[in-house]
Amino acid sequence: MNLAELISALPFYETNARLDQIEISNIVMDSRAVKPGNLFVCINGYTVDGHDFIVQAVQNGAQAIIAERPVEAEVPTIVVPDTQRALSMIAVKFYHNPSTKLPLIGITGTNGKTTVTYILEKIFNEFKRKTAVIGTIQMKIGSETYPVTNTTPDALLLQQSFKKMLDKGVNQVMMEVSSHALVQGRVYGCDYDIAIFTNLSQDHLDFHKDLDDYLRAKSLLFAQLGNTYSEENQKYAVINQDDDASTLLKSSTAQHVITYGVKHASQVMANNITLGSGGTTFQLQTPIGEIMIQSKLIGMFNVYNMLAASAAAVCSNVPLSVIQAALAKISGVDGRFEPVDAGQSFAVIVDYAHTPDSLDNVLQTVKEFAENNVFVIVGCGGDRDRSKRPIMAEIALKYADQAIFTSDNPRTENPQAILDDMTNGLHQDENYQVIVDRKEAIHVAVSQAKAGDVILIAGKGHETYQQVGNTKYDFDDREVAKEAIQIKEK
Ligand SMILES: CC(=O)N[C@H]1[C@@H](OP(=O)(O)OP(=O)(O)OC[C@H]2O[C@@H](n3ccc(=O)[nH]c3=O)[C@H](O)[C@@H]2O)O[C@H](CO)[C@@H](O)[C@@H]1O[C@H](C)C(=O)N[C@@H](C)C(=O)N[C@H](CCC(=O)O)C(=O)O
Ligand SMILES: Nc1ncnc2c1ncn2[C@@H]1O[C@H](COP(=O)(O)OP(=O)(O)OP(=O)(O)O)[C@@H](O)[C@H]1O
Ligand SMILES: N[C@H](CCC[C@H](N)C(=O)O)C(=O)O
Ligand SMILES: [Mg+2]
Repeated sequence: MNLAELISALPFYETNARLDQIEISNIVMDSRAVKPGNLFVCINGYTVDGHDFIVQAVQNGAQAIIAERPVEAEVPTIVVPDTQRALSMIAVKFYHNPSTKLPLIGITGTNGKTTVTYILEKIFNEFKRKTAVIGTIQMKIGSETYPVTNTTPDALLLQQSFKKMLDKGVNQVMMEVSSHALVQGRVYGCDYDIAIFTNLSQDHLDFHKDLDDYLRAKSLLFAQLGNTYSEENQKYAVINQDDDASTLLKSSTAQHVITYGVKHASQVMANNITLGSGGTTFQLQTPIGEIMIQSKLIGMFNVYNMLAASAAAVCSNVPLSVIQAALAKISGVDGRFEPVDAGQSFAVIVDYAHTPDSLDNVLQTVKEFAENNVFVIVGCGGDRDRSKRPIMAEIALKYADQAIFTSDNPRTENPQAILDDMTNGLHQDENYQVIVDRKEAIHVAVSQAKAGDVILIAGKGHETYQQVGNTKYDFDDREVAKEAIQIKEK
């Protein structure tokens, strides 16, 4: 694309060159990935400053540079007040504003985002749409999958992915929108048709100043939802009425609000709920009618996830019979309350609970169905919110008969120091052990379990690695648990 045309997306900038003579082959924000003819955008990040890599970008063939301050370079430079914002705007322009041509649902909230995207995928597949999903586990376009670094990609990758989805005939997209992405402007310029809020509880207090600051970040998704009214293209905010944050989020948008809930009167509700160890049933009440739901998804938290997805589906004109058929078919989401069955007489469940609220929810569910003792194996991530560590340990002890505290991606922290943060406030006589090595922790629990017990292995879910320092080692809770069961059963 011609650089002058591309830059017309930005009203005010300073430059030292004529831009209409320059053709840009691609936009890049990483100097190491620059190819001849690219436009390099300098982002001042949390670790390093992209402005320090201009020489490398030019050596690799950068044709022009966008920076936040006057810089020395052998190629034309363009100075803008905020490169992160400019990046989103030019990415939207470069890929021809693809999200305006795609029905797009964004999901934010502390817990349940991944689960809701997968429930929606099932519903829209049942509705014969070609779907794409962007989130924590992977990016999925139809049946093709792509690995991801972040739950919500940066603006460049995101706009490029939307374009690819359009080219592949996708006509429904569901994506997780993390609070980090909202603060960093990764989703600026995304034309969401529906924004869903799942819930708010403590997490990421390493990144956000406090819970109010975290909520303000979440509210940006609703504040950014469609700025004009259009009767052909209505926008909806789908909000959990049972969560205290609902008041602020509802007032953050000028668009239609659809509420869902169980406790407070809402437009989409679950009535006559029965929660079983093999599944869940409830009467789904919506503005377009009622229908009985039967699902293999387990736990009250999954009733909320199903309500969020059903409300969004109703806003997308999906008939209730289609929602019913799809919810009946979902067997579960990778690494979310996933049973490990190697023929043993006790249950092993792998789950991605890594926040106080999710651990509380999942343990409450396990406790309700356990015939015998409950074991929990849990740790807390390194280089992440330290204040959640003692709270998660307390929650583990509140429900479990036997807790084993262990490592979960210690990253650059000392694993023992993370475990000390978890256990320092606990009384000595409580039923817990500290086993730093996660594999050993799983083997110990499996070796001690008796018939009818349940072992919950929390925190890593679908992850297939353990990150120690900056290295990711192969590690899969499900594989390790299977191995331990096989040794025990020999
Ligand atoms: C704290 C944080 O959010 N960091 C994100 C941020 O990285 P950063 O600011 O550290 O980047 P940086 O390394 O300082 O680099 C700054 C700039 O210099 C460039 N650079 C860098 C090196 C070089 O040699 N040349 C060069 O040009 C980089 O490409 C970049 O443009 O921008 C990167 C690109 O968008 C993200 O991948 C990265 O996410 C990291 C990997 C991360 O762990 N983020 C987590 C906290 C996160 O975002 N999590 C949420 C989910 C949370 C949840 O809900 O559970 C998510 O959406 O993933
Ligand atoms: N609606 C919910 N409310 C509370 N806890 C939930 C809910 N849904 C799922 N959980 C719990 O949270 C864990 C993570 O769920 P999920 O991956 O769907 O959330 P997420 O919001 O995508 O998380 P992340 O921010 O890490 O991407 C699950 O394994 C389960 O224990
Ligand atoms: N998106 C979350 C995932 C946490 C998963 C848990 N296993 C951990 O490493 O803390 C994060 O990066 O904070
Ligand atoms: Mg997720």
